[in-house]
Amino acid sequence: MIFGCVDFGQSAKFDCLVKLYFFDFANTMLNMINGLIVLNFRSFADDRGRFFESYHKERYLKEGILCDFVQDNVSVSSYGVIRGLHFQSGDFAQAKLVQVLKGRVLDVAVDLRPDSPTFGQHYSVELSDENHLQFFIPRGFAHGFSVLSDEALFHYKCDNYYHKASERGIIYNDPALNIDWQLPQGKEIVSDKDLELMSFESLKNTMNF
Ligand SMILES: Cc1cn([C@H]2C[C@H](O)[C@@H](COP(=O)(O)OP(=O)(O)O[C@H]3O[C@@H](C)C(=O)[C@@H](O)[C@H]3O)O2)c(=O)[nH]c1=O
Repeated sequence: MIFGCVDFGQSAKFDCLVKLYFFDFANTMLNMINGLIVLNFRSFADDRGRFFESYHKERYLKEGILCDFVQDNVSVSSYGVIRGLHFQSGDFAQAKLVQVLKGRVLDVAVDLRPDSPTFGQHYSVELSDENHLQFFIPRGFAHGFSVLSDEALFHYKCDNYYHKASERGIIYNDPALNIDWQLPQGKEIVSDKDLELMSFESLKNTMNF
């Protein structure tokens, strides 16, 4: 349930009209970055299990998520896995609507919009099959998550197709970003590809967003 809109903003560069919401979860109200939306929606439980609508175009458009989603992805990961921090550059930039279908993750978005007052800052939110939160990340952000449960089934919608040549990223443990992935040291499982991602400082110098 969405409690109320407190701010509107429009990013010409990334052409997503965005809103900032108050929720009944205290942590989602802190340090929120303009453009990010955490959606808390209704789940119906009965003897058989649970039901929820995971996407409803008309309603999401009304809430300011003006994206035409063209690709859905699913990843399965075990405890300790960190995927990220990823984004696609230029014309292949992607907005993402992410959620956890099974398990628990810490989801992180880093603001890479050069003109943003929160450029270089990140926002983290726990997404799980218990809280049913969805997280909308507009174009212009790097995205990643860490897996806090034994296994996580992660689902996301993208408003632009995967384009290998446009893949970019920042190393997950970048000292300037200083992200707390909420994993004990040494438990992180990171792909070889992600271990080679550049630092935030190098990315800023390339300006290759
Ligand atoms: C992302 C993606 C990957 N692939 C392929 C490429 C590769 O062989 C295999 C695994 O790809 P990756 O290692 O890049 O998967 P992964 O590390 O899960 O990448 C994802 O991470 C999260 C954090 C994001 O935000 C996503 O946008 C995406 O970058 O799947 C596709 O075919 N389509 C896609 O859209």
